[in-house]
Amino acid sequence: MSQNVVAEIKSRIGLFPNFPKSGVEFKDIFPLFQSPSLFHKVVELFEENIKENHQEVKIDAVLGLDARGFLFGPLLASKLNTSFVPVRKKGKLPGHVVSTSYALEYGEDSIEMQTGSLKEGDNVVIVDDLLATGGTMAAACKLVKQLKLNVVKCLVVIELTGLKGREKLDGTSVYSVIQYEF
Ligand SMILES: O=P(O)(O)OC[C@H]1O[C@H](OP(=O)(O)OP(=O)(O)O)[C@H](O)[C@@H]1O
Ligand SMILES: Nc1ncnc2[nH]cnc12
Repeated sequence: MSQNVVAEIKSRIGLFPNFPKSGVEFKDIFPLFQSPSLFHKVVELFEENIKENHQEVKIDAVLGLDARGFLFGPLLASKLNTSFVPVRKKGKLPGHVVSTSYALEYGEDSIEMQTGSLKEGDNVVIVDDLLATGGTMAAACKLVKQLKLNVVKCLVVIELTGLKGREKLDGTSVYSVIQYEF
């Protein structure tokens, strides 16, 4: 897909200085959903990247991260004809779950995933809207490793390259559609 499409997607991202706190520029993906064709193009770019780089691998599930990863994950799973599994913030999923904690700027949080739908050795991709410090994605990778699953790719719409989130992911392959420094 052309660079023009990527530029068009970028033009739809809202930029809000000093939200939710001073010094942060919030990247708002929701305007993308006002253009159904651009939203579909984002998911098609994810699909294309997987097909081009991991042709030989059967993807057993798309994992989506709470909350904005849920917007892209189910459509990607449908395009790949595979299942969607949510990774949620703690206390939201019933039944047997695995969990892992991760550091926030102040304190820590946990994410959880239901067990049962996936088995050891299954191949998964993890989807979220944005990679910043990489703390959330690294926690998801940790969770996946606890279940002895194989992370084929981390997919995000936006990467804040200056925060070096990739470095937290132990070499796991990352694809981002658009990039900002911060
Ligand atoms: O790379 P990191 O520094 O971990 O930041 C990225 C995470 O932060 C945002 O989620 P947030 O925790 O704000 O939750 P939300 O999607 O529920 O708004 C974003 O959607 C990513 O999941
Ligand atoms: N700058 C940012 N904009 C939107 N979501 C984020 N999550 C972490 N950093 C963010």
